[in-house]
Amino acid sequence: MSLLPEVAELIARARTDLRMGLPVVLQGGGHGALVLAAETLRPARLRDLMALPGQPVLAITARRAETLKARPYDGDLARLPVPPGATPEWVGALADPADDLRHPMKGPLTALRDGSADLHRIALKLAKSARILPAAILAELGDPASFARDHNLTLLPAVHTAAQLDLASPMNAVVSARLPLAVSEAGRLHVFRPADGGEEHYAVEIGRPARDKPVLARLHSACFTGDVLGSLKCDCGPQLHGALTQMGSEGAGILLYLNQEGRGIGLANKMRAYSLQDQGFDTVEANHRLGFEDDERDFRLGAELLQRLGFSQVRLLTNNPAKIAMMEKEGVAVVERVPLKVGENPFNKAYLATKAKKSGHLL
Ligand SMILES: Nc1nc2c(ncn2[C@@H]2O[C@H](COP(=O)(O)OP(=O)(O)OP(=O)(O)O)[C@@H](O)[C@H]2O)c(=O)[nH]1
Ligand SMILES: [Zn+2]
Repeated sequence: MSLLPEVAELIARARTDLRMGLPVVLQGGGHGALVLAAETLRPARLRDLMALPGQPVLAITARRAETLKARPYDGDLARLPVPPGATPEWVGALADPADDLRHPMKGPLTALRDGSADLHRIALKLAKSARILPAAILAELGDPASFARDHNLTLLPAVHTAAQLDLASPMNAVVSARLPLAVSEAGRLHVFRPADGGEEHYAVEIGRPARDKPVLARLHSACFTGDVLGSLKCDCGPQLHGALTQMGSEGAGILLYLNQEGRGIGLANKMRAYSLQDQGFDTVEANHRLGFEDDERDFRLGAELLQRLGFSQVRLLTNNPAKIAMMEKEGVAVVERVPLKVGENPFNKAYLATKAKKSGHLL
């Protein structure tokens, strides 16, 4: 029946629910769980969740568990029992590292060893894709389908949801129009909308690059602070304008503007990371303390957009070897790496050095 939502559509709904503090229900084989995001937890909802039979569990990523000195027995995550009488502040302090230095002693925290972590893993992936803190409370449900129906909540089939979350979403070309730019009057902007309801991405085409030859290309990840505000904490603004300028002077190029703000963690989380950087942590450590990997971006997206636009060979403007590797893996030949060393200043010197040292960026 085509009028029923598909799994990708249910996930899009669930992202919105979690961002707003509404629970969602996961249905596994013979069991299920009510899921509430830690970041958007409201006192009344925590109280009602605590009144359900069984002890709820706070799921955090292994990265966050490391900071909290909790054992991630499940490998990539840890499940912490929520003690009776736990408050939203208790949950917040475990999910959000903002006050870690002021209140370092949150434990001892004993993680669960027994039982399955499958639903918890899905809950954390959902939270990441909703661009909120990767931490969620789960309460077991005997009959998840009835619970979801009775409470008018989004019901997600666990196995299909897990599989869907790992897929790169198909992209729909929405529109393209002429856009004269300072770097070239022959500019054109293409808008792509992912079928999974995620953020739109853009391609800026300069001139009419031949589709059967290597094109000068840049995969630029959105950086509101650098691109728009001229932040000195990173090199994004100068890289964006440097790439466009080079394309303008060569007369041809393609710049993908990917809405993967903050290396895929979203602007709010990036600002949390900045606040940790002010406490002395570097860009990688800050991501880890928040519970994220160094880089949460999916570069399959860039390859897919290039192919959709008809390109299969690029001269890639980048210093990031991971971008090159992903292009090659996804079938876009990188015939040349074109270095993009611009915009170093006293405020971003340490940031760029950390990327070179810890993330393998080329100097
Ligand atoms: N999480 C996090 N993201 C950051 C930080 N500083 C900048 N970013 C984000 O990092 C991304 C920069 O991406 P790119 O310009 O593609 O840089 P890159 O991966 O270093 O690769 P190249 O520039 O191609 O060498 C943007 O999404 C920024 O918002 C930070 O301290 N923490
Ligand atoms: Zn930036």
